[in-house]
Amino acid sequence: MEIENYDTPLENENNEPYSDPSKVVRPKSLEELIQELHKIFAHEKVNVDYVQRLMTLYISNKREWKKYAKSDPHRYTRNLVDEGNGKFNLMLLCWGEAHGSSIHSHANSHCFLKVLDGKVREELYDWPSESSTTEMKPRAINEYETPCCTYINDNLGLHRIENPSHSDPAVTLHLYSPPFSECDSFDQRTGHKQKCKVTFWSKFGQRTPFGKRGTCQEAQQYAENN
Ligand SMILES: N[C@@H](CS(=O)O)C(=O)O
Ligand SMILES: [Fe+2]
Repeated sequence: MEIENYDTPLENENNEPYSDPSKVVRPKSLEELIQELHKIFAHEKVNVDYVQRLMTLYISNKREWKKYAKSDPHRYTRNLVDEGNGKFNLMLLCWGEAHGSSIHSHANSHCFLKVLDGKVREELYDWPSESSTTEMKPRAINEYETPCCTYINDNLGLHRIENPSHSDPAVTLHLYSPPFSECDSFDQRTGHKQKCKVTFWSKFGQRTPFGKRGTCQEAQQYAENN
């Protein structure tokens, strides 16, 4: 699948139903948003601006997403909402007060982040050189709140996200295409990177099996039953 920016002309612009962001229709519900995303990502070419606009237009409704919003007091959680026919992963991230991610890349995927509740702060970074031993300093800092949807990929740089509030949680909706299970995580003081596996705290509203009892077999059965 090829993903391109809006300023790259599409080969078949006249026949392409998902090419003009000004034509996006507001999805009436999370379910409708997901249906639209399925249609868009079934195409060979996907327009980043179109997806970003569609996600921006969705009006966050807690009643629709609260079953996915499984949080943890100690760190942010990743909760799988939809597997996008293998083309994308859609997930809800719950950020407790002052929770944040480390500086990370996105495994050559496209990453859309929409705020559903609260606010998040994003620090953007350039990739450090392979031999770096110096502290990484953000090149920009942004704050987002609903209905905003932002976008990043590895060509645009690295980022970390945090919930800047010490009193309110935050919830974000992330779409990654293609889906990934591993990314690079960076040590801010040195710029050194290491591979980091990313896992789900819950899938489709059910807490993911983990710990001693979370054997592969159980995980497999869980996947088959859900
Ligand atoms: N990309 C991060 C969340 S964020 O900090 O953008 C993740 O998937 O866990
Ligand atoms: Fe990220």
